Formats: sequence, C-alpha cells, structure tokens
Amino acid sequence: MLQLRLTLPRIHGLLHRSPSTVLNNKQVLSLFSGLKAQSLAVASYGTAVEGSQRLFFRQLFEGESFTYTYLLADMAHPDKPAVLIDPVDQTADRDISLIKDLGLKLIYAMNTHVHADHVTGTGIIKSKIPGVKSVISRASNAKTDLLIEHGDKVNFGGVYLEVRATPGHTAGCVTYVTGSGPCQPTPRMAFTGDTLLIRGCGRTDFQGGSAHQLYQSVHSQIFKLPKDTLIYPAHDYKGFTVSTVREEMLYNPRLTLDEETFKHTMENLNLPYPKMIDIAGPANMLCGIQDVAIKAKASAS
Ligand SMILES: N[C@@H](CCC(=O)N[C@@H](CSS)C(=O)NCC(=O)O)C(=O)O
Repeated sequence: MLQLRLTLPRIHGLLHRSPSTVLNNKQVLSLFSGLKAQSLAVASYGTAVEGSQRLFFRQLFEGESFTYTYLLADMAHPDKPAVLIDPVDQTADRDISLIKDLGLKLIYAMNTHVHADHVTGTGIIKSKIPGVKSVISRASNAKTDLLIEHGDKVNFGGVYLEVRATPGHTAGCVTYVTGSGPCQPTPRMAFTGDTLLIRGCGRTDFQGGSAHQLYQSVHSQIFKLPKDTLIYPAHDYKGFTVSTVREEMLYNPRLTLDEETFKHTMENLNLPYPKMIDIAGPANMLCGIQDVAIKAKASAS
C-alpha cells in the first residue's frame, strides 16, 4: 500500500499538468514501467504492514489442524534472514519452496509451544535446510536447538521478536511479539500460539494447562500491549485471520469475563481430545530433533 501511495501522486502530477501538456511516449512508458515495478515490489514483499517495508510477512494455513504458520523476514538485510513460527509437518515442503522462491535464509523454525493436534514441521525443515535451528521455550521441557525464556529477543537481521511467557494452554506457552523502537514494524504483531485465539483461547484441560494462568497471561502480557497490536493466533476454526488487542479486549467472549466466570467456562468446555495427541505430543517434545537423530543413526549403520 505504501509503495502505491508513493506512486499515485506522481501519476496524478503527470496526468494533471496544464491541458497543453502532452506526455510523450517515453514519459508514458516510464510512468507505467515504474508503476509495474513498484506493484511487483509490494507483491513480492508479501502482506505489507503499515510502516514495515523492511519486514516480509506471510500468514500460511494448514487445513487439517486449522493451523497458521507465519513467515517473517528482514528484506533490508542482504541475507534476507527469516523465521518461521509454528510450521506443520504436512505443509513443511510448501513452506520450504516459498522460502526458496523468495531467496530467504531461514535461520529459526520456532514453536510457540508443544502442540497436541499436529506434528511440528521443524524436523522436516531442519533436515532439508541445513543450519536452521529449532526454537521452543525452556519451560516446555522439550528438546530443541535453542531454548528461549521470557524477555529474550530472537533477532533476524535488524528485526527481532520479543519472548513473552504466556502459560495456561500449556505450561511452556510463549507469545512472540515484534520489537518496539526504530526499524521495528508498526503496529506491533503478537504471535499468540494457542494462548489467545480470535474471539477465543486455548483449552486448559491437559499438558499442564491452567485457566488461572491463561487468564493472567492474557491480561498481563497480551492486553498490556499497544491496542493496535495485531493478534496472529496458531489456529482459527471459523475463518478469521487476524485481530487486534483492542478488538479482543472488547469482544473476546472468554477473556472479557471476570476470572472466576472464565475458570468456570473453561472447566465446562467439554471438548474431545485432539485426534493426534498421542502422536503429536511425544514427537513435539523432541521439537524436530528426532529427524536429525534418526538421520544420524541411519548414516552410522
Ligand atoms: N478437533 C481438533 C482439536 C481442537 C482443539 O482442541 N483445539 C485446541 C487447540 S489445538 S490443542 C484448543 O485449544 N481449542 C480451544 C477451543 O475453544 O476450541 C483435533 O482433533 O485436532
């Protein structure tokens, strides 16, 4: 959008000269080739976030587990370093080809928590893109390349994600929030995993879940962010794609309740266990390390 806004005044200026002004062929060609180049720049940089021209951002979807994966990259850095949040094994190859098409250098495959409904894509990605490190919180007790904690910063080029501990859906849940300050995208973006969903929240009935913790996490760590912060959850079951802190503070049917009513609501959701839990739980405790271990074992024998 920003690119086009820069272009339109130029077109306007050229087209609204005095009536006697006639554009020659060269001027017309330059006008439209400039427009084409700038439109392509927008397209290849993905969804433009206002004031965030250096940030590439793409929301990706996996339809069986209704999971969102997020790809972010610093396009202003010569290497185009990138991170992928909550990849799914089923769509790992899709994500890898996108990363290759765009010439990005993936450095981190990150998880917001140990997922129970799908196997993380970090194992496949690590085996197909050398040098990528898997990332998860220390509090999740999972094995990974890089353990992160509340307050850590995950840098990719000149952009960073701030780690906020948001336990409640699982004990190790974190929310990754884009940084604040010069060169960081505005508005901020919060990748909330299953802690805060759009008009909902993660269940709290297994994996060390706690309705009290989830309520406190959302109110103290997410609702304290600037109101225009964009909320990008790990799942949506209704077709929503994005929300804001302001919207969820006003309209989230669970998190607008007082804590006691919230706890009662969460105790009575009566949701069936995720179909994949027995496979996904143990696999995700290895956070992608298992593929590397299997490969090492295979090449040794
Ligand atoms: N039916 C799905 C699992 C649906 C589910 O339980 N979703 C979780 C997040 S994935 S563990 C959740 O917290 N849902 C909250 C809600 O209110 O729906 C399956 O079998 O995989």
